[in-house]
Amino acid sequence: MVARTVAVEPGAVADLLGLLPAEQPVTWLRRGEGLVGWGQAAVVRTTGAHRFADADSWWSQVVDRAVVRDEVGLPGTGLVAFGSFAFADAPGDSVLVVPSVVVGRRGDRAWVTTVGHDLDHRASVLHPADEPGCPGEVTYADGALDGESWMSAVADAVARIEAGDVDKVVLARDLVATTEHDVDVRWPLRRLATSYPTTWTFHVDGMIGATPEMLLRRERGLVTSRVLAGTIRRTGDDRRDAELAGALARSSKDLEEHEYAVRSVADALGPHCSSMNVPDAPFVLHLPNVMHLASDVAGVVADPAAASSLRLAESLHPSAAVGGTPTDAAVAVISEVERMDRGRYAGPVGWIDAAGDGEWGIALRSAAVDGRTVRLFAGCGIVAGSDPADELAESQAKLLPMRDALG
Ligand SMILES: C=C(O[C@@H]1C=C(C(=O)O)C=C[C@H]1O)C(=O)O
Repeated sequence: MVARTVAVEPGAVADLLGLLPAEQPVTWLRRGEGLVGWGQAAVVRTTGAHRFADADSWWSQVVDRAVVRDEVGLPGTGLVAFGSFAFADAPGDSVLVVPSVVVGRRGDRAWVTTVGHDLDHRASVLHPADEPGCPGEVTYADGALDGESWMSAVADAVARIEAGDVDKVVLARDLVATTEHDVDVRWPLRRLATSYPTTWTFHVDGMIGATPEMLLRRERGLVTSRVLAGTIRRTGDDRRDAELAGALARSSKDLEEHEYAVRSVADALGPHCSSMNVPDAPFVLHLPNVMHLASDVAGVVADPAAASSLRLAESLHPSAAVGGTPTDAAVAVISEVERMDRGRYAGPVGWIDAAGDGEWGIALRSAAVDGRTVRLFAGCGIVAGSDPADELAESQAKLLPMRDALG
C-alpha cells in the first residue's frame, strides 16, 4: 500500500462534508474540522472478545507494510483507518476501514491523503460532490421493546440495584425508522453537523451519529477522555434551562451516576499513564437537546508504543457511561434486561493513524443505517432512585438528534 499526504489550501476544503461522494463515505467532524474519506483501500471485520486486539494487529501489519509519504505530519495525516466497534463481545461485528482518499482540516492546516492512487488524481478529488437526496417520508415503529415494556425493564434494573447486584446500569432502547427512499447518509450527516456543531459527527460503515462523548483521544503521548453521565432535558427557555443546569450540578443522583463513570475511566487509564489529572467536580455541558454532567480526564501515556489509541479505547470500553458499575455485572444485567442487540451503538467509533494516535468517541445519539431501515438508539444510566417514566423521557430527548436528521 502506498499512501501520500500533501498539504492543500484550507479554503479549498472549507466544506469537508460537501466533498463526500455517496459511495462509502466516512466522517469524523467537529465544528467543521476533522476528517472525511471515501473509497476502500483495505478493510477488516472482527468479532468477539478480541475484536479490538485483532483489528489493532491487522492495522500494525498494514502500517508496517505501507510506504507512506507525509509532508504534513499531524495526527490524522499519512495512513488513517476509520473504525466502528460492537458494544458487546457477542453478537455483532466490528470494522476498520482504510479509505482510498482522506481529506482533513485542522485550524489553518489542510491536507489530502491518497492511498494506492496515482497522485495526479489528487486535484480531482477536491471538487464538490453531488447533493444528497432526502430520505422522504419517515415512519417509526417500536424496536425490541415498546415504551411500557422498556419502563418495566428500567424498574427491573432499579430492583436489581436495590438488591445489591449492581450500583449502576445503562439501559438502552431502539426505534426503527423506515424511510421512503434509501438513506444517503450524507443527508443526515449534514443536518447533524449543522445542528450539533460541538459534538463529533461520525459515519463509518452505516453507523452514523453526533456524539458528545469522547471516549479517548491520544495525541503524541497525551490522552484525554470526556466523560458524560447525568442528564437533564432542555426546555427551550434559557432561564429555566439555567436553573435546571444548576439543579443538575447539585443533584446527588446525577453526581453519583457521574462519579461511577469518571472512576471507571480513571481506573482503566491509570495503568497506561505515568501521570493523570482527574477533575474533582464536573461541569455542565450544554447541547441543543439535553445537558450533561461532564468531566475531562487527562493523562500522559507511559509507553505510547505499547498502547495505541485503539488499545486504549479497548481498555476503557465499556465505561460506566454506557455499561455500568461494576462493569461485568452491569453488562450481564444489560444482556438479560434490555432484550436488544446493541450492535455498534455505544461502542467506540473513530479513527487511528500510523503512529497509533487517534480519536475514539462513543457511538451515541446514533443509528444503524441499512437501505430504507434505520435503527435509532438511546440509553440512560439507571441508579437507585431512577424513575422509569423520567428515563423514558430522557431517552426520547436523546433520540431527537437522529430523528431530526432524518426528517
Ligand atoms: C447512553 C447514552 O448516553 C450516556 C448516558 C448518559 C446518562 O444517562 O445521563 C449521559 C451521557 C452518555 O454517557 C445515550 O445517549 O444513548
